[in-house]
Amino acid sequence: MQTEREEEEGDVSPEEFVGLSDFTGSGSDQLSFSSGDRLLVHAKTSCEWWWAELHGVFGYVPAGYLHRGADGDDISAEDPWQDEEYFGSYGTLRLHLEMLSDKSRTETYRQVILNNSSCLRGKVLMDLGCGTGIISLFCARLAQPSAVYAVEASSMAEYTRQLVKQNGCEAVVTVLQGRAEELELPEQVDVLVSEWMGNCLLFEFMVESVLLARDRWLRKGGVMWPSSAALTLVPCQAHSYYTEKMAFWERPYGLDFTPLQPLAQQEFFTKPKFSHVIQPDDCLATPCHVISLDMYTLQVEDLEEMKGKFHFHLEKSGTFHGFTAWFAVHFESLETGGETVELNTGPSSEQTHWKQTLFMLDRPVCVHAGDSITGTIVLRRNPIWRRHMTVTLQWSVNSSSTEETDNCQVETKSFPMWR
Ligand SMILES: NC(=[NH2+])NCCC[C@H]1O[C@@H](n2cnc3c(N)ncnc32)[C@H](O)[C@@H]1O
Repeated sequence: MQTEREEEEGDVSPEEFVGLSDFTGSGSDQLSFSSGDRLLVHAKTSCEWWWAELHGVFGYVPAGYLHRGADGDDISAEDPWQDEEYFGSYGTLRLHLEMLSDKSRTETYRQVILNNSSCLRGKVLMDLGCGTGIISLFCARLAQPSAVYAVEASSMAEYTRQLVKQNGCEAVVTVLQGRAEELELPEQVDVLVSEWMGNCLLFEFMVESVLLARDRWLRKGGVMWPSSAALTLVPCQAHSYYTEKMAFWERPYGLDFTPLQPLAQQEFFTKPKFSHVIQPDDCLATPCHVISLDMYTLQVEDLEEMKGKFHFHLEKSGTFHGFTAWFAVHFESLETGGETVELNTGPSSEQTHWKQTLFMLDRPVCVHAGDSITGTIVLRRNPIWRRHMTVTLQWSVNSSSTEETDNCQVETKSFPMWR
C-alpha cells in the first residue's frame, strides 16, 4: 500500500518512534505495526493520527501507540529508562545500605584497589555510579591516584560530597552529579571502575552507561573494572519453593484447592524469582557459563540480544524444577601478570545481596543421573522499557534410559524481567 499525501502543515523531519503495542490498521490509509517496531514519523497531522513509515510503507498511525525515539521530544509517554523512579530509588539510603552491607561485593572492590595500590599512583579514575562514593574513598585512602571523578546521577551525590570531605579525600575525589553519558569530565581516565551489575547480571542495563562512558572517557589502553563478566546457569531442584507456591494447594486444611494451581503457576512461575538462594546440592549438574562479556569489546548494540548454549550432564537423579542463574565479574590487574580478582555471586561463594535468580518450569520433570539437558538461553532487551529484558530458555531432556521414546521433546519458556 503506497498512499500518497501532499506536504502539509505539521510536517516534520522524520523522527523515530517505537510501537508501544501492536496496531492493526483499518481502512487503506492506516499503517499496521507490531510492538517494538521502529517507525519514522514524517508528519504529526493531528494529535491523534500521525503520518508514518515502516519498511518503506506509509500510512496513518495512532500517536498514542508510539513511544518517543532515542532523542525524540517527549510525547507524554513514560520515559523508557524510567529514570525518575530509578534514580529516585538511589536517592534514598535503602539500596545503598543493602549494597554497603554486602561484604562480599564491597570487600572485593576494596581488595582490587589494595592489590593495585602502587600501580594506581598518579592515575586518573572514573567511578561510574559511585552512590555513596565507597569505591572512590577506597581509591583515595588505599592508593595515591592523581584524581578520582565520582559520578552519580541521583540526589545522593550531594551527600557523597559531604562524605568525601568528612573523610579528608576532597583533594583527590571530585563528585560530579549527573548521568555519566551526559557529563563532561575534565580529562580522559586511566581506569573506569563501576559496580553496575544488576540481577541476572544485566537487569537495569546500567552496563549501557558504562559502555558509553568507556567509549568517551577511557583513554587508549585504559583499564575497565570489572574487565569481564559471565552469566552462569544450572538446571536445579527447588523443592521448597515448589512446595510453598504450588504443592500447597493440594491439601490445605484437608481441602482440595488444586483448581487454583493454574493460577499459582501464572502468578508465581511466570517471572523469574530474584534473590533466590540455591543450595549447592540443588544443582543437578555442573554449572556452566552461558554468556561471557568482554568489557573492552562489548558494544551497546550487542545488548539487544545475547545468546548462550548449554549442555548439562546430570550427575544425579532428582526433580528438574527449573534453572538458576548467577554471575561473576573479574578485575584484571593493572600490573602485567598480576592476579585477577573475581566477584562470584554463585552458591559456592560467599552470599551477596544479589543471591541468585530462579526460573521455574511450568511443571517439574523427574530426571536421572546420566540424563542430559541441552538448550539455549536468550536475553532479549525490551525495545521500549530499556532497563528490562526477557529471558527465553529452550531445552530438551535426553533421558539415558532407553525406554523413553520421545525423550527429545523441546520445551521453551520466556520470563519477562519485568515488562
Ligand atoms: N549495581 C547496581 N545495579 N546498582 C549499583 C550502582 C547504582 C548506582 O549508580 C548510579 N547510576 C546508575 N546509572 C548511572 C548513570 N548512567 N550515571 C550516573 N550514575 C548512575 C545510581 O544512581 C546508583 O547510585
